[in-house]
Amino acid sequence: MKNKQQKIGIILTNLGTPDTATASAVSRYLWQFLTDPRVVDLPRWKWFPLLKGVILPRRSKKVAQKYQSIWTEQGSPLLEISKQQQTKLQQYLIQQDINAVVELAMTYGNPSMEKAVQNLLDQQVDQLIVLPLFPQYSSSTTGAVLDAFADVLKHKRNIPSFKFIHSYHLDEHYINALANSIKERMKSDEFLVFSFHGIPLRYENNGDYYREHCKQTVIAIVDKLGLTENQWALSFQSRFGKEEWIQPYTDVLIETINQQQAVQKIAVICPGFASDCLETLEEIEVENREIFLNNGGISFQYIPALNDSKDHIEMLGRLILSQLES
Ligand SMILES: C=CC1=C(C)c2cc3[nH]c(cc4nc(cc5[nH]c(cc1n2)c(C)c5CCC(=O)O)C(CCC(=O)O)=C4C)c(C)c3C=C
Ligand SMILES: [Fe+2]
Ligand SMILES: [Fe+2]
Repeated sequence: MKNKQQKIGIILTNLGTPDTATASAVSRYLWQFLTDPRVVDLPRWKWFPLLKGVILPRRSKKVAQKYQSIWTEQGSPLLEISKQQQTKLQQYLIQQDINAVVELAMTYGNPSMEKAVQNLLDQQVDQLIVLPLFPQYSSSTTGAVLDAFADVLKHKRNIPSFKFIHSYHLDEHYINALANSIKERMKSDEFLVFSFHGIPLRYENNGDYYREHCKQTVIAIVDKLGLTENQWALSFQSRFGKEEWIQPYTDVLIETINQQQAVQKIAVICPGFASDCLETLEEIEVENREIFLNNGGISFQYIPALNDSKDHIEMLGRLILSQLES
């Protein structure tokens, strides 16, 4: 391996999560998250007072209750799973004889990007590789990771050489890992829903090609599994605010699919989430399950995120190795 002697610093980056499942911690987290113009691009003078005065006081309490329902002894599932991914990716790279240190960073909240970069610079790495755990590019996620990384480097005299992994929506090992997970779990009489986090339609109209990446991921999986058109659907979840988001909406699809297509058994997978989190464990597994069962559905299965599975860690490891070869 060409870079074997070099010391590589890897920044595994996820979105972020509150420190505790309380209204005040959720409010702190949402403030940082929702004041990022990559996430909400409304004029600051209009958005900030609305967010602070109206949205956060109401939403933080409601969302804290949702977090409480998924919280574990170790804390937020997203953080706990991300830490396991970090540890296992580190072990994988050691096994491959790569001199690498893996740090975990969140775009919002803790552990911070600043700390991750500083830890790696303190260890005198020769090169940084930033790996956002967002397979499909979106300006609201991947773009925000690049901003957070650049914000830290802005204050450094010595900027190391770095690589930024833009997306991996068609990576063959990613597609295989998802296809294998579906094959293991999906029953022959189930209809498969691929649900991705949504974005405002306006962002797509302004050039965010996220939906295209989601479609390409789904087509690659469906081809691999040999599913026919009437066996699956693609939809978008987690709307926020009043404006239109990209459609079809997952909750609407799940509410009407039995009536429209006589589908009574579904499996739902969320390929855009590298780790299970509030959006999968609560919104899909609890809320959407209830919607389906209240609308004539008979059975509902959620297929978990790839999380810290062997397939996923190997896939992430190979993605890093491919960066070292190029
Ligand atoms: C305008 C608001 C939002 C955009 C755009 C958005 C895009 C987006 N988000 C994810 C991944 C995750 N989002 C999560 C939670 C979450 N997302 C929003 C808003 C937007 N997301 C909010 C307000 C929240 C917090 C919960 C709530 O208040 O409803 C999470 C889960 C975090 C956790 O702690 O578990 C993830 C992951 C993607 C992939 C994406 C665009 C492609
Ligand atoms: Fe989100
Ligand atoms: Fe949600």
